[in-house]
Amino acid sequence: MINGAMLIGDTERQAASRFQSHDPATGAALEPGFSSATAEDVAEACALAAAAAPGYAASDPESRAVFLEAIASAIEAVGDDLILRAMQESGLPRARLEGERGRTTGQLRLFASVVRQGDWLDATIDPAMPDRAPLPRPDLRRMNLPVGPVAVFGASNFPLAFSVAGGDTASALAAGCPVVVKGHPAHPGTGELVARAIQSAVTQCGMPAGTFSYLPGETNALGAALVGDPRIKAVGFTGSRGGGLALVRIAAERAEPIPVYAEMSSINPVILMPAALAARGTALAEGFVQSLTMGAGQFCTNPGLVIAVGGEALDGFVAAAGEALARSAPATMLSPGIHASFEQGVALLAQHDSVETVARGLPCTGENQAVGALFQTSAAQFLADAALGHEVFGSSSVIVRCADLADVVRVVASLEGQLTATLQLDQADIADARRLLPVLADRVGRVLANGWPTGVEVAHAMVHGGPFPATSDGRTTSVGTLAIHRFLRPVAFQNLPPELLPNAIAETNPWGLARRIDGIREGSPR
Ligand SMILES: NC(=O)c1ccc[n+]([C@@H]2O[C@H](COP(=O)([O-])OP(=O)(O)OC[C@H]3O[C@@H](n4cnc5c(N)ncnc54)[C@H](O)[C@@H]3O)[C@@H](O)[C@H]2O)c1
Ligand SMILES: O=CCCC(=O)C(=O)O
Repeated sequence: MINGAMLIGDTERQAASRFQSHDPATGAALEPGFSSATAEDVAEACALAAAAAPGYAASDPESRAVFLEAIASAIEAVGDDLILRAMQESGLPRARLEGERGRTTGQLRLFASVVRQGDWLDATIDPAMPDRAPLPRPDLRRMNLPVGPVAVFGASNFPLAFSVAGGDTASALAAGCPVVVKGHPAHPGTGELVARAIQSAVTQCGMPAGTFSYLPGETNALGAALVGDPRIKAVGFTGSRGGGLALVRIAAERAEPIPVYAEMSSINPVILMPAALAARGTALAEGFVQSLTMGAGQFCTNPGLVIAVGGEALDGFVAAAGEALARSAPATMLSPGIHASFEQGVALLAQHDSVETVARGLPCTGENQAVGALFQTSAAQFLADAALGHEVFGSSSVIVRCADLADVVRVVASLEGQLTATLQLDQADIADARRLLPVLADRVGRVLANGWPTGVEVAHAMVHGGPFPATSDGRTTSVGTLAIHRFLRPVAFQNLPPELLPNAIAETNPWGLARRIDGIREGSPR
């Protein structure tokens, strides 16, 4: 059931001020109206989260894992209503949203397995050495503890996997942090259905009521009040560079500054190495256009830049990519605002003196539709104007023609931080790629070979992050199990009586963790 309520702890309430979501394919307003949460609602949700924090942090790994699994099951139990509402509010097709639901519930279950396994606690013990000379060593025991309540901003482009129960929420709850979600105003009905599923899992699993709250709303003031609330201890965000930076500023100016993990903008360079380009330029062009136009290009991993040495092989690639793009159907974008900013970005490139339009997709037939756009320019022109490297969110990409490999290296080195870089390479390209790899690794969070950057695997080794402006903190990731560490902090306990030691570092090791004792991991060969 969707009734437009805010869910604050175990209660639900309607606000006087309302907003509506719209079907981006038709522009029609969707019922019902939604509550616009106020500063008072933020304060109440944060107070409840702070009150819940000690109890939730103390939950044992098994109970917390069962809770994460209960959220996954509750989301599945919403059934097709969730998919239908998400389709209406986002314009995304059924198959994509069904896949995204699987990714969301799979992510929650993966974090449940991580919580049970216990490595995230990083339990480390340096036993006392009372007889050490010249000074004895104290008994030192370290473990990770949750940072406290986390604010999560749902993203517009993944209404399930990066929204109310997305990776930020899953990793914060896994770490033992209560979560207050500021829902994305483009999909409040989808958000409410998922929030209700989480709220029911909180009750079912006997977690403290303030473990989760959901605040719908469309004002920046709401987001600012949430990040500014002194009880919030960290923030997870996926969205625009402007929005992410605004939250970073608010967090830094608090009496107690807090970390903001914002994933913001990336153009995901693809480098076509000479041998690969010569051997399979047409196939590469087909794969590239598929990745570029998938989901109307509304992926932070969208390949918005292609870099290669000019010549016949690149000419062939450009022609084939242009033909494939010209056949691509227009696709509904997530919201009028996102569509308008795509149109603006494409117009800037199309009108740029140093940029040539290679192709546009088939013309649009309805509201808010993106028509794919492919451009080309030279390395010299690209290096002369930083605006050519700005993200155009949607299916728009620029091909940069280089004179030689040194030019390719110069272009790569000039780029802002990126989520990904892709190398299309064959065996004969290995020596050149070896030269390029350190430059790429310095700029990005993930280097891929012979694939496409869209479609991020949720896994232990994944990094979905990167230097600024890909994210506000390039030391971590928002996808994959490493994301849990954003919401943990290490605490050392020195010479504590055994009765006071937390289970993770107690002498008896009641949770059976593989701990590091005197530098050696238990169970590993000495
Ligand atoms: N990097 C990505 O993955 C990604 C994903 C989606 C959108 N985008 C970009 O963001 C643009 C707009 O899309 P969007 O609505 O999803 O993102 P957005 O950044 O405008 O909004 C995301 C969330 O942050 C809040 N917010 C934004 N600015 C704020 C501020 N100054 N103070 C407080 N809260 C604020 C919004 O209310 C919303 O809940 C797109 O055109 C695209 O360029 C990027
Ligand atoms: O839009 C940001 C996330 C992209 C992603 O997760 C994917 O490409 O699968």
